[in-house]
Amino acid sequence: MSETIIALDNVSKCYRRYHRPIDRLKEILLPGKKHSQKFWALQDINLEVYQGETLGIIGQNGSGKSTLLQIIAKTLTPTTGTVHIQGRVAALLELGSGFNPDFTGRQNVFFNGQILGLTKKEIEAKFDTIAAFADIGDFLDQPIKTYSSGMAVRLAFAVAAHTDAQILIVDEALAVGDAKFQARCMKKIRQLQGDGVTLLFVSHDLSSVKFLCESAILLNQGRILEQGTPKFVANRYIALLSSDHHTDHSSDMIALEKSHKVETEKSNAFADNIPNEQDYHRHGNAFAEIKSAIITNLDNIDLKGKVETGSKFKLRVNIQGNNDLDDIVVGLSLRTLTGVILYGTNTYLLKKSIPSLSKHQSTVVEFEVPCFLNKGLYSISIGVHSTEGISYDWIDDLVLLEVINARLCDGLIDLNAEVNLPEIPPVLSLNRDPQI
Ligand SMILES: Nc1ncnc2c1ncn2[C@@H]1O[C@H](COP(=O)(O)OP(=O)(O)OP(=O)(O)O)[C@@H](O)[C@H]1O
Repeated sequence: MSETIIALDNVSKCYRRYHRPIDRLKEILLPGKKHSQKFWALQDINLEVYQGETLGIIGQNGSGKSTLLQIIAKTLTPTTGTVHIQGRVAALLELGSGFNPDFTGRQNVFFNGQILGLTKKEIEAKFDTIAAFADIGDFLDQPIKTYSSGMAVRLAFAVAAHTDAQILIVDEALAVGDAKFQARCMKKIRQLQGDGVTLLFVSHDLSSVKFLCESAILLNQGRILEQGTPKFVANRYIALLSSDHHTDHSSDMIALEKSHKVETEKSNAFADNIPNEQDYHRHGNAFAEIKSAIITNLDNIDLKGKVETGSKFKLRVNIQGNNDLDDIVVGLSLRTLTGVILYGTNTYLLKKSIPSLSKHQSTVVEFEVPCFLNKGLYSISIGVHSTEGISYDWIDDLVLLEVINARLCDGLIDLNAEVNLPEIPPVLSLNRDPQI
């Protein structure tokens, strides 16, 4: 078993709440008389996190998640209890909270990196990687106060993810970034997990928690209500939300809706052709090359990645030969943004052979796909390889698919179930006539 890297022993946090701002002033000017009420944001938290573990933290608005993370990040002291942290913590708490709004992004990378424990030299060595990850172009030399929240979070995540910290805290931040950036963050998080980084991940997106985390806790009114596998804890959270009729969960719902809206608005800008190489994992010997891939309707009209549930779409892939090839197979892998493969196929499996391709010759392969997906964002990776499986070209997450579903249902797919209320035949009186 790995060693404990975070240990909280009976941690509680009490805030003082004032009805009116004047009460705070009165308390300062006239010490002795209290004009506030105590409010326990966290109570009796006992928690151990192991090195390399990814812990999901779930809970309604106001349940104490941020307070807990701030205590672990040591930006807040608990009222009672003890906290032991081994190693350096890089925390991505409130949006760009570590940034100085008057400094440029570039200056803030140094400023923030140093707060997170790196030397100037170390930041210099990592600067290009951080800038490439954030991918905010010329804004890097503009003051942070001119940034959109999405830009600030890109830069903040880029710095936090490249500080070689042993513990990384990510609090809801990814919901603000666009879908392409979220996918890149997910990949980076997976890489950090592979490197043994301990991760605390707060999200309202339960599928991300289930996908990324090995364990989870459910906070409710400042206490740990449940602890266990992400699936178990997520189910408890759903049960809590639906059982707690008297509580107003509108803000939780608004947060979910908002994050979805941000994703979908930004996704329209997603390029339909080959994006920046640095963003995507691409491999192959380049004997053939994927030149473009777009989503169209059956009349070949570009849908800009937007497809409705229940419709059919075409994925049109343009390939160019860089050698003379007579054994080309083109395939696709449709995934959730967290990387779960939902469907994969190729021209070989679909029993369609692609005519030989000579050097500099192009061809188009169309996959016609009925869309059974539920509303959400998905990615399609595309590959070209030989019948023996030698990769000519493969691009991860080349196409972003935004599915719109007018019907409301749960889950990743919409099976379009129907419901019937059959008439129950009247109960027949039992005929006990022995002749029958
Ligand atoms: N400085 C403060 N003074 C008084 N109360 C506070 C303060 N900070 C937080 N609280 C209260 O403590 C409780 C827990 O807040 P916290 O921000 O930790 O919740 P959260 O689970 O992160 O919520 P959200 O999902 O909305 O971010 C809330 O009721 C909040 O109003």
